[in-house]
Amino acid sequence: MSVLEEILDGVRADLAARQERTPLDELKALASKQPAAHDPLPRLRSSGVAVIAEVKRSSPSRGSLAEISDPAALAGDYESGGAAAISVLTEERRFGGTLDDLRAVRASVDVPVLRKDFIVSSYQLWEARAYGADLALLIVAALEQNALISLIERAESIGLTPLVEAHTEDEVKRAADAGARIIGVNARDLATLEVDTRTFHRLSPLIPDGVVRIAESGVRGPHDVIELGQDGADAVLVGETLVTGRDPRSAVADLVAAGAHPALNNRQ
Ligand SMILES: O=C(O)c1ccccc1NCC(=O)[C@H](O)[C@H](O)COP(=O)(O)O
Repeated sequence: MSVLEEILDGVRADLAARQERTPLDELKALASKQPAAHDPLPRLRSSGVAVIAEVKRSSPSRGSLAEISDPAALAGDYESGGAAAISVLTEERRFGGTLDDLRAVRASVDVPVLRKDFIVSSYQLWEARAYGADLALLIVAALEQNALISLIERAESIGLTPLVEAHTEDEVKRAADAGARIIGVNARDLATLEVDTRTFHRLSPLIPDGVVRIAESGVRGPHDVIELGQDGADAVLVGETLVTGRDPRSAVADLVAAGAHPALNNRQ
């Protein structure tokens, strides 16, 4: 069984338990009490390369990364460093995240918040909105095309902006065909968990004009941000580098400064 299949098995089991505890109508009622979702597109489309900073405790590739006892404080540091959005991993078994992390982060920042999880059901989109997310990740490799299309439509109908994640040429095409307005290229191979830093360079030209391009995984410092910007990235999504460093606020600020580098003025 692949790592993705293993993760999805656990996600489905945990989802079934939550559905047992909280009926969909209850979630919808909670979602209706949330302030309107932030639109992330203006920030992601503004000049330079924006930074999406991730709250990430652990991962299948690296194991435990950071304790993060106060995700709201970490997100606050990211925001004061200039992050354009915060990504919160809510998958519990392999990433150590929770929906409570999402709620705490939402309450502590004003920038858009992404629920980063393995979404296979519209129930999880309602959860995302009920706990305050503005964006939700949809992973092409985890979904049949019809499911991808219907989850994009459902996300948008409840006010969430979908970030559609691709790992291969074929997945970029599927994301674009499904109508994604934001496509993330994840450089981490889901079979080997290795990061190939040239993935964005290879796949970015396949993303249609007008679609926001996000480079995900393996961003280790300012130099990577400049390189990805030259390859057309509108934003980078960064986890490990920020949660394992000593000063998350200044680490984000360094990446944000790189994203505004003059070398990116003539990018594609
Ligand atoms: O991080 C992993 O090991 C991983 C394994 C399998 C599926 C997804 C995984 N990570 C989720 C992410 O996409 C990353 O957390 C995100 O892109 C940030 O990556 P990084 O900056 O390399 O921590």
